[in-house]
Amino acid sequence: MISAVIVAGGSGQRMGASVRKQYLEVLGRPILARTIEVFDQCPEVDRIILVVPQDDYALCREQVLAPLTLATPLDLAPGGIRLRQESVYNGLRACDPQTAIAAIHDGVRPFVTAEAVSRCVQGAEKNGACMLGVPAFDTLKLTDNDGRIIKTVDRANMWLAQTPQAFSYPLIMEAHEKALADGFEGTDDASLVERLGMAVHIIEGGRNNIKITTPEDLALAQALLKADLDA
Ligand SMILES: Nc1ccn([C@@H]2O[C@H](COP(=O)(O)OP(=O)(O)OP(=O)(O)O)[C@@H](O)[C@H]2O)c(=O)n1
Ligand SMILES: C[C@](O)(CO)[C@H](O)COP(=O)(O)O
Repeated sequence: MISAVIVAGGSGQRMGASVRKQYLEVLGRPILARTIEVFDQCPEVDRIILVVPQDDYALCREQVLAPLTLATPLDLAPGGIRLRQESVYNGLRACDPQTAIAAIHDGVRPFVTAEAVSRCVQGAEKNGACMLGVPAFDTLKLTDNDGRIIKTVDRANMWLAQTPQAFSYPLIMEAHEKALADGFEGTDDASLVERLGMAVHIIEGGRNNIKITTPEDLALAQALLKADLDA
């Protein structure tokens, strides 16, 4: 069984909107609905676990899920109070124990393609851990806390991490449980698996697989979708 854990339990502070950014519309449809549809179209995905703040369950059912006709069973799980990591762990614990692979994805990355999700899941089936990303395409600078450049980082083999990040289910459960026990807070799930000494493979997710974080990203998202519709 392959489960997709779509995390949408955040507060969207950097977006600064009156509603949580995952519910904001891009060309008339909620960002989160667009993301869910991609995973629903992915033949490898058997079940979707959608992680949202528990207070949002009714809103999510009404505004996001009701207009969708999904072929994939979907369950809700409660979002983390503070950390994305907590939301992911809640989503993982809601997965069927028979889950073989868990693909963890940001609910605010609606432009991932079903094809890229499939490649990521197949990578995890082959290697135990696989994620999407894009090779660094600008020069990278390491600075001190005052913004003074310490050095230019060789960008060969440097990637910008994206999602989904897909893992053997027992492996990602072990990684989250160890991180919780150690008090380790990672900004993505692969970092929790890396600290177990496990190799994680990263493959091309495409530059359009953006995380909608700030108002600028919302404008970019509308332009990307319009360009796609006009193509
Ligand atoms: N406690 C949290 C924090 C984040 N997320 C989810 O993780 C994804 C990536 O997080 P981010 O873009 O940082 O979203 P927010 O935390 O909502 O944004 P901000 O940091 O600006 O508040 C988003 O789909 C977000 O909803 C989550 O499920 N639970
Ligand atoms: C998981 C992630 O999207 C990979 O780039 C990123 O780390 C999420 O960071 P955020 O600060 O929670 O948006």
